[in-house]
Amino acid sequence: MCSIDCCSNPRGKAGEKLDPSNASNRPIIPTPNGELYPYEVIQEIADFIVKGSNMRPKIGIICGSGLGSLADIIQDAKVFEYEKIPNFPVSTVEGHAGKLVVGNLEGAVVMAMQGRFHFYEGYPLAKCSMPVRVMKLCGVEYLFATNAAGGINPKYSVGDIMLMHDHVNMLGFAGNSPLQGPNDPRFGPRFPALVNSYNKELINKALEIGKQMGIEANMHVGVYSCLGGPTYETIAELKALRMMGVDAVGMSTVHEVITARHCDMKVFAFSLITNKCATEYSDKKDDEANHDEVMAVAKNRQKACCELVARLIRQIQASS
Ligand SMILES: O=P(O)(O)O[C@H]1O[C@H](CO)[C@@H](O)[C@H]1O
Ligand SMILES: Nc1nc2[nH]cnc2c(=O)[nH]1
Repeated sequence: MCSIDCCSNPRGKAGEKLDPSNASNRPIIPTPNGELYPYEVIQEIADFIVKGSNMRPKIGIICGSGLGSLADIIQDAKVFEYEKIPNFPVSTVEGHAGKLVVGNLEGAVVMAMQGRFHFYEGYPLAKCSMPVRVMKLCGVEYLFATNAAGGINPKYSVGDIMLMHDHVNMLGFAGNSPLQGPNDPRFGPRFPALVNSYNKELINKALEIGKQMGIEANMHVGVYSCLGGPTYETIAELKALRMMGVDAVGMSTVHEVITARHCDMKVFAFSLITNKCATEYSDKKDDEANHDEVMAVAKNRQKACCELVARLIRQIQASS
């Protein structure tokens, strides 16, 4: 906990006067479960990226576990390492490189996070999804969020792609939200609605693209749920999720989507099914999920995921 000294003078040594008009000298506001980044701090990060890249992105991409290659197809890229971006968290998970890549993809300026932040890393949800607000203030209109997930729907196979059309927010059920704490209306309303969060037009375009790519049999539209992790689920939990209508489960994305919808971004999200979740008891070792398998499947399917994203961006560009 901070002392009175530190609160009255958050970044400097005791007694030292800091210029409060400089946003980086302002304190990060502590909330019951997290840290809230003031608008001015987010603006400062966005300015750093826009000025540093000399580009104003329209599409933001969050690369899921092992899906960092989505950012490798970006041309004329300006790469920012997370630790060099002021007030940015750092990635701690394997398969999340910790780089922000800004550049051109299919005629659009995009910014891609090669590495996202998860609740289980110890980051509060507001911090996990803070980069989405940075994207917004950089000028981003569309969020493309991708993830690696376990397939609960028995019809799903490893390597399939599930386009998200809804979610069940388990962390929200437990009283946690990236929007917890004072609301800044410059981002969005106090009580945002979440029906229609996943843009139907983009889902339909992606399904059409899936047909053109010949992968329609491996593409689904379904419901994702985020748990806190880092443990994978028990059989009883997976049974419960299935009863709730969940098709795929992971440890991310939902709080990013909530933050994006709060500030009125259009959202497209998909899960790469990296493992099948067992919903019956057995002694089989292969029923146990593991991160190496998740990464290996993501690596195998990265080409299809990149193509889907690239083609969808091309269509957005063509119709704008
Ligand atoms: O959601 P992404 O970041 O793709 O990663 C998923 O894969 C990891 C577990 O293997 C967890 O971090 C889970 O959330
Ligand atoms: N929670 C969860 N996250 C995952 N990420 C990849 N596979 C899984 C899974 O089975 N469960």
